[in-house]
Amino acid sequence: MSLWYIIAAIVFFASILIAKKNTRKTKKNLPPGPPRLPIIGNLHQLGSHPHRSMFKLSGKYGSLMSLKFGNVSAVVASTPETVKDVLKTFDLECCSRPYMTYAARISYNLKDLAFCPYSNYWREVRKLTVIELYTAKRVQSFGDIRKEEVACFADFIKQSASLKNKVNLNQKLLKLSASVICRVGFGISLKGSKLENTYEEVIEGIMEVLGSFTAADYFPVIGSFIDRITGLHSKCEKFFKAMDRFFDQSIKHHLEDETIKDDIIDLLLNMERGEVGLGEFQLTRNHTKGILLNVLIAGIDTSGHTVTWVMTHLIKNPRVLKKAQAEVREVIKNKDDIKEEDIQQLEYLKMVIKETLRINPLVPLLVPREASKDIKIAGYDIPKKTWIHVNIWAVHRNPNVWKDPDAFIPERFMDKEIDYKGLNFELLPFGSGRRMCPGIGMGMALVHLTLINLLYRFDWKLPDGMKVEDVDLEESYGLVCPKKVPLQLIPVLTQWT
Ligand code: HEM
Repeated sequence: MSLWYIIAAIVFFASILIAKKNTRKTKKNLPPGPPRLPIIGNLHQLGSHPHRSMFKLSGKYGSLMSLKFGNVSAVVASTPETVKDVLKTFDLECCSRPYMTYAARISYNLKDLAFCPYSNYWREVRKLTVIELYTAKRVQSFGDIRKEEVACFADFIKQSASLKNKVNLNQKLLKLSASVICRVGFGISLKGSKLENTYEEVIEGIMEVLGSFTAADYFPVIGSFIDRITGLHSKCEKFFKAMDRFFDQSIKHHLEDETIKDDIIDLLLNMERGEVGLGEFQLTRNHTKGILLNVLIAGIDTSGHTVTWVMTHLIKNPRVLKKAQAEVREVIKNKDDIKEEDIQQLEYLKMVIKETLRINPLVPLLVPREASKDIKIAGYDIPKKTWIHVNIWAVHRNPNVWKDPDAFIPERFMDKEIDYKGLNFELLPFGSGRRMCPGIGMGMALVHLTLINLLYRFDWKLPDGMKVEDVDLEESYGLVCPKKVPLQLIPVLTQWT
């Protein structure tokens, strides 16, 4: 009997020791973070503009901060140093994407580039689209389309100027981006397409769904029920179906017209037929549509909004507007043919664009990432599967990095080598590393050409009764943050119109 007592005692103490050891093993040194509420964690602290709320919280809890959203553990990087750790030092370990319910639905179950986790498939699609769509040579080859569409847009502005009508720049610039992307990416004209009258609602709607609070991501089982009650689920289905009809239309157009060669859809259809390979993958129609999704939404919802933000800052800062216009008019002189290459000589306009991308980065938290293994950043443990948010908005407003960070001062870039191409961790409107925006060349080509035309050909004034102080800088929030209240300006004819 006494032997049984001894064995029981040994088992008892051994299990205490093992339990202690395991606790030591699992006790992680997580980054500090604000206290959490039961079940929802820190969700109540996100507010309507999560990048701003996270910026405030990081002031208290540090440049690498832990948050909990329902079931999801997240960290937020908010300074150039911690952001560099995530996007450069640990880029490989941090470049996957978490599973996001509605991003998965919209991307035909993650068959796209932007929401697909880091994998062989992602690498193949990135390689393919970079070569076929995003190289400098390709971007240049679309130059005529951009020129035609910008000329058409400038004609509309001219008519409005003759009639002294105000122009809703948010709306018109979005239409310009949509017209260019339809032709460049889909080989069809926006006019007459399935999205002709709905592109604004569909694109903005998809971005809203992607940037919304998604209960399904944070609360397993009950979350999808909550999304059905809030209407998020049906909103997503509605916009997904509209977008899907547009993809069907442009694919049908390609299948019917055999003269269309050498564009991205033609290539993807060849891959579906097995005539060309994509590594080990056999493409299906859903792969084709998933890959096209990013071209549609990332292409349309970015360049136009960037130009709107530039024009907003210019109209609020008459001194800067005057200086930028003087430079553009001096460089272009009386050339009727405005070329994209002219931007090379427009040093001040380049600074104005950088300053706008600093103050209003369109994607303030980038696209969420996920740690693919346990890592240690800045001495803290980041366990596998943690969501990683990169708050570039916080970096761009950091007073230790930028003097007077809330003020619009393009001259701050004078004699500085800082650019937005992913090498300077204090300015990252396109991200950096493996997941950096591949459409930067295509997007900025349109931004430059549009701005040169707007500033060279027209003067701009506010509608009667409106003062410079009345122009607000409020952002709407989704995955991208465009100006919330549309910018309405009156174009004025000039000798250069
Ligand atoms: C001014 C214009 C644009 C801005 C500010 C912008 C910004 C961004 C940002 C911040 C990201 C996320 C990077 C990350 O998660 O680290 C991104 C990703 C992406 N962008 Fe852009 N973008 C612009 C234009 C475009 C255009 C015109 C296209 C295509 C036609 C495009 C296609 C993409 C794609 C496919 C991704 C996902 C890349 C990946 O996850 O591998 N973007 N963009």
